[in-house]
Amino acid sequence: MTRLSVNINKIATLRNARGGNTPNVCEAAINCERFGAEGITVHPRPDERHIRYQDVRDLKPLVTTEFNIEGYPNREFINLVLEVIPDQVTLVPDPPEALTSNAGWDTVENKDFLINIIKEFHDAGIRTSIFVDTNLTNIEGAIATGTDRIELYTEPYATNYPKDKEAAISAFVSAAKRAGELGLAINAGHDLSLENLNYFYQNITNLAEVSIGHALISDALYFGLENTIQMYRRCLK
Ligand SMILES: CC(=O)[C@@H](O)[C@H](O)COP(=O)(O)O
Ligand SMILES: NCC(=O)COP(=O)(O)O
Repeated sequence: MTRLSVNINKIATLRNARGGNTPNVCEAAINCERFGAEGITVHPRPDERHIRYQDVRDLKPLVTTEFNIEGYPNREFINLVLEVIPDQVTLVPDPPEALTSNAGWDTVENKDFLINIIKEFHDAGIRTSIFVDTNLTNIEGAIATGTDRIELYTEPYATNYPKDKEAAISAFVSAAKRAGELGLAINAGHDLSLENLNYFYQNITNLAEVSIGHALISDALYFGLENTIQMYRRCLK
C-alpha cells in the first residue's frame, strides 16, 4: 500500500494572501484526512511564506494519520521538529531563498552532517527521510547516513513524462531497486499529479508514500477537495 500524504503548503499560501485565517490550515488538514488523506505534509520555509512555524505547532494535536514535516535542517527547524515530534521528518537541502525544492542531497558530501541530525531525530523517536535524486551514488550514500527512508525527487520525472514516460521513469526504477536492495523504504514527491501519478505507482513497486501538494490543491479548485483526494487515491491502485 502506498500512502497519500497531502501537502497543505498551498492552503497556507492562499490564507496568507489576505492576512486573516481563511482558508483555515487546521480545518483543511482535518478535512483532507476526513476525505481520505493518509498523511499531512508541511514544509515550513525560513520566510514563512506559506506554512508558519506556529501552524506546525497547531497541526500536531489535530493530525490523526501521519504528520510529515519537511525542510532544511537549520537549528530553528530542528528545534521545531523536536518540539512537535511528528511521525516523520523529511530533510531537504533547500537554500533559504529557494522558490521551491529543486535538488536532492549530495549524501556523500553531507554524510557527517546528515548522520548527526538523523541521530538527533532518531533519539527523539522520529522517523527520518532524506530528499534525493536518482543518482545511485546518492542512494548508496543515503544508507550511510542512517536514514530510515529516502524521498525520491520526482520533478525530473514529472517534466519528462509528457515527452516520453518510459524514459522518464527509467532512472527512478533503477534508484528504487537499489534502495530496496539496501533496505531503504521509499517515499516520493514533487510535481506528482493526476497525469503522472499512476504510471509512477505502477512502476515503483516498493513505494511507501507520496506527498503531493501543488497539483492536488490546484485540482481541488476544479473538482473539490474531497473528490480530488479520492481521484489521487485511485491513482495509487
Ligand atoms: C520537498 C518537496 O518537494 C516539497 O516540499 C515541495 O518543495 C513543496 O514546497 P513548496 O510548497 O514550498 O514549493
Ligand atoms: N515532498 C513533496 C511535497 O510535499 C509536495 O510537492 P508538490 O506536490 O507541491 O510539488
